[in-house]
Amino acid sequence: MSEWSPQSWRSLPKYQMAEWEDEAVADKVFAKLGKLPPLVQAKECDRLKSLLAEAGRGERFMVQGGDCAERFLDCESERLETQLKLILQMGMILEHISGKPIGKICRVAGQYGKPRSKPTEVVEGLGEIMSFKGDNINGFDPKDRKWDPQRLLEGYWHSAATLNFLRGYAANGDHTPVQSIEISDLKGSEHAASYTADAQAIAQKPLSSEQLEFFTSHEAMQLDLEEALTRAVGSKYYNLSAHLVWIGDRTRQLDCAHIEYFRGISNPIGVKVGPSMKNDELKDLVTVLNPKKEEGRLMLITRYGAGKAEAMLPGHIQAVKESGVPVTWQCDGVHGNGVVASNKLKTRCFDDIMTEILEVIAIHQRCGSVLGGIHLEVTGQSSVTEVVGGSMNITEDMLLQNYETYCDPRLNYAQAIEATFRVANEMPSAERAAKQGK
Ligand SMILES: O=C[C@H](O)[C@H](O)COP(=O)(O)O
Ligand SMILES: C=C(OP(=O)(O)O)C(=O)O
Ligand SMILES: [Mn+2]
Repeated sequence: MSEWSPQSWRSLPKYQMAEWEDEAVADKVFAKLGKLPPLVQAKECDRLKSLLAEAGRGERFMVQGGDCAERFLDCESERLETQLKLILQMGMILEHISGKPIGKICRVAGQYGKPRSKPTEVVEGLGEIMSFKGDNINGFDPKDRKWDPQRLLEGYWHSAATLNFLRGYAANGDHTPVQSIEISDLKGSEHAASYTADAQAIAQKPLSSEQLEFFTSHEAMQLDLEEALTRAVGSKYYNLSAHLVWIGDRTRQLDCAHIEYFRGISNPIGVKVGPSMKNDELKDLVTVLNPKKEEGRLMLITRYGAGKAEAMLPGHIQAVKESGVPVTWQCDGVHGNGVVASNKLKTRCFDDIMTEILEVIAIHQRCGSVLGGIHLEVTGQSSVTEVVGGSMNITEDMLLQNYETYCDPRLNYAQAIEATFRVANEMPSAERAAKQGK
């Protein structure tokens, strides 16, 4: 394999990346980004790697979640606090019920670039326009779809402000709201009584500093940006714009730019694994991305769709076993379950998300491998109506009430809490089995 450098991806075929019309402006932006201070520390990335290693061995469980596309306009204290509160509470529920320590990874402080199925879309009155690619690349307003490199700097400032606020809140904020898990919207659930009892029990336990610990992540899609935020630390290179970065399902082609960039950074990394992944391809991929067979280095995030895991996952587990490469398996229950509602809005059905996660838990158990975490698109906002179903019983005609997302639909607060309770109660756990005398 040829020598790696933070730029070596440049000579390879690349997918999904924006290109900059005005090269002089782009050059200035990258020169500035290259000098700005890192957003995270290498030691923090190493710590996350050690937590992921534990999750890979079944000693810990990871929850990764947040917006599909973070929006610059949501960078305000109430919203950010609410978002972190939800992810921390998901961790607290999983820990309380399963008895396992939980690691939390937020899709936050940089989740501003989106891969799209189609480069353009047709908008009434405007004709064919560029698709929205995330606040880092263009604006959501149809009149603002030109790719603009200046937005990458805006993305850096928003990431820095977000991270500064969230770190301060976790360290020294008022954590009373974190301890109070709100379940009033889940009254319709047959399990409401047990959710109430669990929420009360959680509220009575003091919060530990580990329960308040979180890590950041985003899809590293726009590689010129990621290169500019890559730094040498000792003899290694880290992408210091987030603790974990992942490769999307649309950019994981072997011998292409994204794999080349990712193979050389020392962060823990994720790769989305969708239904088009071939077993042999996966074997090669894990070998290229984790040649030293380091535990916690590589998280495989499967996202097949409800009812599809049975045909795919056992083969993928077998391929990884044959490679001898340690991985941490995570189930993304959302990205294989997108549907278009009759009013043309993108949505997902709560039951499909649950079905996929429960199928995947069962398959890992049967195949003797370990599911190390879940991955969900969620918002801490209670009033959001983007995903149908759940005990709140959001129906298709309610979607327009508060459909905020700029990209994929997210579980709202109550739906996310309910999904977490359901997963927690299905997780294989020696501690829980012992408590229940099983
Ligand atoms: O978040 C994931 C992708 O960017 C998203 O699912 C793509 O959506 P699209 O099919 O509307 O382009
Ligand atoms: C783009 C995403 O997912 P995937 O690559 O799995 O489609 C995402 O996580 O928002
Ligand atoms: Mn998404």
